Amino acid sequence: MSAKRIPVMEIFGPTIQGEGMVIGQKTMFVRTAGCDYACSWCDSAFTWDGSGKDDIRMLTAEEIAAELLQTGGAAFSHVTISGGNPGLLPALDELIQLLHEQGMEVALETQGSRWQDWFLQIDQLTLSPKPPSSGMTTDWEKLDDIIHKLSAHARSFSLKVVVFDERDLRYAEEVHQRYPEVPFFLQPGNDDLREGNPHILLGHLLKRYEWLVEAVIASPSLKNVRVLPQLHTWIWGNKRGV
Ligand SMILES: C[S@@+](CC[C@H](N)C(=O)[O-])C[C@H]1O[C@@H](n2cnc3c(N)ncnc32)[C@H](O)[C@@H]1O
Ligand SMILES: Nc1nc2[nH]cc(C(=O)O)c2c(=O)[nH]1
Ligand code: SF4
Ligand SMILES: [Mg+2]
Repeated sequence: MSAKRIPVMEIFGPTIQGEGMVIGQKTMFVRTAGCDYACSWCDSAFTWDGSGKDDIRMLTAEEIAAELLQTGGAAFSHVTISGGNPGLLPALDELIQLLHEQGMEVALETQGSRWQDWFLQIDQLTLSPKPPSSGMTTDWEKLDDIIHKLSAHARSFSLKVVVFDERDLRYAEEVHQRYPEVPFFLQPGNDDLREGNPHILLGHLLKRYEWLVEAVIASPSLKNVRVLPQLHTWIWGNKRGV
């Protein structure tokens, strides 16, 4: 293998995947730096807003795999790549191949703004297009193209839309109606990223989850969908690296 380098923000775990199609799965995380979006409510803004720039390391696939083993020991068989937007990084192909050679499953989180050929190697790919409250605009042609390619190759992937308000809910309906065959997840937005006490945050997040469940129940167009919380925030609150 060559020595392509990947901007890594943090490597942590084992923990559980707290969101989406593999919720509850024991996994390690690799969080890459850099994003082509700047969501108003991003819970990982340190990956792109400059506040975490001193923590960014340019690592090879071999170095990342070694650190995963050093951090997680022999106690895992699943790795989730998130960010930032890991979909910006062509060099991830080597990491995905190496992890597969080591017998790992590899999941990935992206907003679906860019295609990479290595998307076809990911075992569980989550596409999370952004609703109006984020301040971002969806490039529907890009998303169409990504979903078309993944479907044509019969890949295991899903859509996950974060919902903060009624307008976001209408957006989620639009996404689901556009791609009715794609497994669809809704997740309430965490609008209190500064609360340091997990118990206080939990009461608030529970209310946000109840609100979203009621809203989905009432929506005639959201039928074959799943509503999930961010489970890790129920345990660890806004703590980083869990
Ligand atoms: C930090 S992002 C990184 C991956 C990729 N950039 C993306 O947005 O899909 C991982 C997931 O966290 C979600 N997320 C970010 N901030 C959030 C918040 N305040 N509340 C709920 N979910 C949030 C994103 O929508 C995305 O599904
Ligand atoms: N436990 C845990 N689950 C997660 N699911 C998605 C995460 C992310 O930030 O991408 C995340 C995270 O940071 N931690
Ligand atoms: S796309 Fe993801 S990482 Fe980028 S700003 Fe939005 S939530 Fe944060
Ligand atoms: Mg997160």
